[in-house]
Amino acid sequence: MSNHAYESAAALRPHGCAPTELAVLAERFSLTPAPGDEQAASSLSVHGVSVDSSDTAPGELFVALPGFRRHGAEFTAEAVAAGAVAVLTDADGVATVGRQAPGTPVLTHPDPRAVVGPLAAEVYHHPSRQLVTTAVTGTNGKTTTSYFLDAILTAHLGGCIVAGTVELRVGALSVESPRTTVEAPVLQRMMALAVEEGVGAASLEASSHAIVLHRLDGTVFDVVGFTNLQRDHLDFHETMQGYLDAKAQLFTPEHTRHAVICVDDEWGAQLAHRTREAGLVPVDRVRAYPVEGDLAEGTDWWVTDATVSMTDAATTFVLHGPGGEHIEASCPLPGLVNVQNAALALVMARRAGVGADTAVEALAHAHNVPGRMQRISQRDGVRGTCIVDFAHTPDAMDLTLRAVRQITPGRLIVVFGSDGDRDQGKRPMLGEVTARLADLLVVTDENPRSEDPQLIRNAVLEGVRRVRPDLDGVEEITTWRGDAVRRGVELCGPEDTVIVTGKGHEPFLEMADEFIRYNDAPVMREAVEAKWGPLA
Ligand SMILES: CC(=O)N[C@H]1[C@@H](OP(=O)(O)OP(=O)(O)OC[C@H]2O[C@@H](n3ccc(=O)[nH]c3=O)[C@H](O)[C@@H]2O)O[C@H](CO)[C@@H](O)[C@@H]1O[C@H](C)C(=O)N[C@@H](C)C(=O)N[C@H](CCC(=O)O)C(=O)O
Ligand SMILES: Nc1ncnc2c1ncn2[C@@H]1O[C@H](COP(=O)(O)OP(=O)(O)OP(=O)(O)O)[C@@H](O)[C@H]1O
Repeated sequence: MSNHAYESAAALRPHGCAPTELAVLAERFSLTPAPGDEQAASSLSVHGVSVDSSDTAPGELFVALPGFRRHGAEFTAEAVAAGAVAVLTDADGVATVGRQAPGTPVLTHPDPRAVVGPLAAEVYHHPSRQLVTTAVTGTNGKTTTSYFLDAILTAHLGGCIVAGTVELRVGALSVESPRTTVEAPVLQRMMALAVEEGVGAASLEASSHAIVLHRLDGTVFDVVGFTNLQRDHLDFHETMQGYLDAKAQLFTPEHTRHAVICVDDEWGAQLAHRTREAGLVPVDRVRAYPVEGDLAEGTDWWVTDATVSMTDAATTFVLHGPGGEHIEASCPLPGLVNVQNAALALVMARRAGVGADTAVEALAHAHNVPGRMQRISQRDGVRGTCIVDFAHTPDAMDLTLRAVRQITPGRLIVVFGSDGDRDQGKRPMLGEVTARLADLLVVTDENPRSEDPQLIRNAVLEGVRRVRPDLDGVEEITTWRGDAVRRGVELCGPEDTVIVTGKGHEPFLEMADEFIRYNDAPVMREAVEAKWGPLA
């Protein structure tokens, strides 16, 4: 999928990137021409940068990075065939590059990953300096918050690029994203294209991997935001403290001019404290969740009066800020977690220079975060509420179902399954939590991958049985996920809500090592229209 996605991202290049002399790059980033390549290197210019052979265009510098599994140097022949005119690598890569592409000028640096971000920014002429830029990090809520910011910044400046888990989007062009935060050259190119097309802002998701692997180097954001920190990615960061330390690197002057940090959990409070102590980046602390006692203590912004509306599934709240700022806002997604996302987006927008009225109005209409509490149909007396969501861990399922219960006068119907080739322990846990919180369950496949789908469903049902030994109100669909989504809609009455969880925006179903094109939203939409007639 990675190469496929990079192929689609190929279109996200500026049309007229003025050339940069290699000699200038060599001087600025302390790159050393390989012996014999001094002359060639000093006379060449490049029009772009890439770190992946499948993502290289004519006239570009191919940066052959040492990877976790392979050395990028092994792909030099492919990169040169795609048009690379020079290669930057480390000492370990030089010999391989020489063998793969004799005659192609080579430059070296002891740690090419550490320079590729600033180097790409230089080659694409520092596009971030011409945009209003925001980045959101944290374990949960990055995608949702970044889409709220997209809506707000678009209202403020007429356009915004989006780079995150769901898509890479510049203007009308949107492609599937290979990961949460793309490699630095892809990001710099997208921003250069945005500048060319007059799109004035950028809303990004920043993963901790990206921060550690220097994918964001070369960009100083106007505002970065932190949602929360929960247990995740410990295979990469080893400890929660290591995970926070990785995120903390984004809250430094090298990466941002302003920090907005949710202090609802101990990790956010620690990050805010550290950033304030360092005194290098101004910090706004945001508290979205209710606390006992003095609401303003230890924070700069706080939320009161969060109320969920049954009719339009919106959540209203009041955000209080410095100097008596009082913002009455409405977030189009249910649940307190989305109040956190919305409050963070509002404060980030204020610090990015957006007026409160513009921000509030845009946020209220930011409905369609793909696959995140995405409403396909809305309760209207005839139709029930039909939702696509991404919750795929027991904790997320718990939060999601509690939020949806608040907007459901009738029965709550959940269509769900669990992943193959991933954490097996969570399967019965997902079954158990869903059996506890929902009325009707339709158990189906998610991404079975190389596993037998029946065994995965059995594990989910084992958890369901802990709560409902006789499987009362539980159906199992063994044919195809789309059939389960249709069955969920079939069961849904006007007072009910049906939610399909686990795959969100994902455009593929991974089965028996194949990527089969499949997305829950259009299937649910079709089922809704077949049952209740065309949607507007
Ligand atoms: C741990 C990690 O981040 N690994 C990334 C790393 O892979 P790697 O070091 O193993 O690369 P490799 O396969 O050894 O290849 C070495 C070099 O050869 C290049 N190459 C490789 C193959 C080829 O055909 N041509 C080519 O030029 C690669 O671009 C790379 O530069 O460099 C690759 C190239 O950029 C990334 O694709 C790869 O991300 C992998 C796919 C990945 O799964 N990353 C995850 C962990 C990740 O980054 N996740 C975060 C957070 C997700 C979250 O928050 O949930 C994200 O931002 O998505
Ligand atoms: N602020 C939040 N706190 C806790 N959970 C949240 C929050 N926002 C969203 N969630 C839950 O996490 C799921 C993923 O949300 P979202 O995609 O916005 O987060 P993310 O950080 O981008 O995660 P991912 O990288 O997995 O996409 C949602 O379906 C919801 O269940």
